[in-house]
Amino acid sequence: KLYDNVADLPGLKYDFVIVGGGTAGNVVANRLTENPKIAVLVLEAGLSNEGVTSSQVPFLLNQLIPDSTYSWNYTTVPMPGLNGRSMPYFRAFFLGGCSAHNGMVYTRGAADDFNRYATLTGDKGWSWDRILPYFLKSEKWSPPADHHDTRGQFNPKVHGTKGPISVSLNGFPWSTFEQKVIQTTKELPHEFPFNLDMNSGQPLGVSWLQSTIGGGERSTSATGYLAPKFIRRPNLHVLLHAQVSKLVNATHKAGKPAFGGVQFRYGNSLFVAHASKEIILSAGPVGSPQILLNSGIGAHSTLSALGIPPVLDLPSVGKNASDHPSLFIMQWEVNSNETFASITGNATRFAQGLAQWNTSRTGPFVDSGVGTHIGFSRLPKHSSAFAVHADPSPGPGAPHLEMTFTPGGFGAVGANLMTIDIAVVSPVSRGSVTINSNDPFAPPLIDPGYLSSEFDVIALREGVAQAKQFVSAPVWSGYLGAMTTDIAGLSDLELETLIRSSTGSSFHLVGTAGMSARGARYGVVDPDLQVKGISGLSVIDASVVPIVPAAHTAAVTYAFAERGADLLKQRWSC
Ligand SMILES: Cc1cc2nc3c(=O)[nH]c(=O)nc-3n(C[C@H](O)[C@H](O)[C@H](O)COP(=O)(O)OP(=O)(O)OC[C@H]3O[C@@H](n4cnc5c(N)ncnc54)[C@H](O)[C@@H]3O)c2cc1C
Repeated sequence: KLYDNVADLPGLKYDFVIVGGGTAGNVVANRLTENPKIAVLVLEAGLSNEGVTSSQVPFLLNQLIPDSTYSWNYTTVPMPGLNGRSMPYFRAFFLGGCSAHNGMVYTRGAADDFNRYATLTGDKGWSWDRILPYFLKSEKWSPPADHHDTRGQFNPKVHGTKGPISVSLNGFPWSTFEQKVIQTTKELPHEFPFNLDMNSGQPLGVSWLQSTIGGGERSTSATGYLAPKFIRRPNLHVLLHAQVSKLVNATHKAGKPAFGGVQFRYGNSLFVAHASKEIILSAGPVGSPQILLNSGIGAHSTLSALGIPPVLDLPSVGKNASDHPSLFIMQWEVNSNETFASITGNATRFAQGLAQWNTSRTGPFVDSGVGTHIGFSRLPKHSSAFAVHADPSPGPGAPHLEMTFTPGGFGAVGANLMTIDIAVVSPVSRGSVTINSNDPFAPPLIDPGYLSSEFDVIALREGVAQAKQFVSAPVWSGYLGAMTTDIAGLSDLELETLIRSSTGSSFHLVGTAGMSARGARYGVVDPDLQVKGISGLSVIDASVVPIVPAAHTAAVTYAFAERGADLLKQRWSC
């Protein structure tokens, strides 16, 4: 049941308390409550997702993300790698978490990413072959909204059909642009081969975009894992507007520190919820390390300096943050009015598109507007990046770069543009999430650390070269006009300056409560996702992923949460 008011909760004692009703938290809540004997409470700080039109309608993404109502409204610290710039750092503040306000891109990463996690943790359960069933379990492959013939656009063998999260190909055609992207894979097959499905574990090449959309609507952990038939379960309680501050009532269990309760604020009052079996932090890669630190789990020096009584010295908490830097300067005017501007720059067509979505869940509003295809590529073997740092990718089947191809752009409303967004998906830079106050409700310090390694700058420069090469295919001639940022003739140094002044975020933060092998001298959770050295406490969300995969991170978070839920069920025989 969904509760808006703490006074309506029947009690505060449960088997499991889950902190955060986001992407991962709702998966764990759903799976645990399959057993009617298990009582679960989810504490979500944010609002309800019900009736949030800009979350439901995929094409309204650009209105949703900056909407401060549904965001924690964080800002990063100034980052030296970005010439001292800080930037808004979006995290969702409503049920469903970031799955309810992200770009809906559905990518899983490379088999090599997961095989590296298995090696790092000494647990084969995180390897590609063993994690793939969890991707399939969470997924419901769905027809696109326009029911077009999808043969040759994806591989049905690598998709699940019975899970709670709908995934589909775009449901509105941008045919001229789409044909040009596909034609490029024929004209430059060596550099940009066509890949039938980037979600097979072998993502290299150019594939059709897949998104967490079904029947023209965004699919989220709230609409999927908390769908009416699940949220109706009498053993599942979800409380909104409940911001957790810290874990309290420190005790000892089985020779280890443990916590008797979870403190949260509802309105102006503090409450404590109790878990007889386990507390699970699913507050995301910003929220989970913050709660650990507030609770006295982290580097002793940080905690002591703030006057927080240390419970366990675990220096890796909040460290090792990795995220994909993203560059949007590769944008051209185009000789076509078949672009997103035909809708976003025309109030009548915009209103018509929205009306069409409302009446039939068809038309241009059924897609996210992120793009039509995604390409993954490697740096050339002799790239100067490898002189700066050894190859950070997990293996030869994993990319260094991602390009997203979009028949639209940013900037002048109404201008017909195309964009190739470039992201480094094997970044070397690392950042952190920490606190500088003993007020548990004070915002944390977020430092994604973008471009702190020269490797990532060189990789972006290489990405610019690859994007130029992509549009050098004959099919683009006569279509492309001037670039909106003139990069012709820039020296490497000038391009580096431009990159540092214009790189943005992909919001794919992971690693801030990273898993490592049992007994390792670093890391925050063991391979079974229990916090090292603490009894009765797990973290299950994007923060446990130890190194950012070559993927937008929602699908990976779902798969990790599915396995995390199985690990809990095994541990508690429930
Ligand atoms: C703007 C943006 C665009 C993105 N685009 C994509 C994309 O296109 N494709 C993709 O795959 N990935 C994308 N991502 C990344 C992806 O969505 C996230 O990696 C993933 O959803 C993280 O899941 P999570 O469960 O770790 O955290 P979240 O989904 O953020 O869940 C955490 C939940 O905990 C709650 N919470 C936090 N602190 C507390 C507290 N103290 N007390 C109570 N509740 C708390 C939050 O409100 C939230 O609901 C994007 C992310 C963002 C922000």
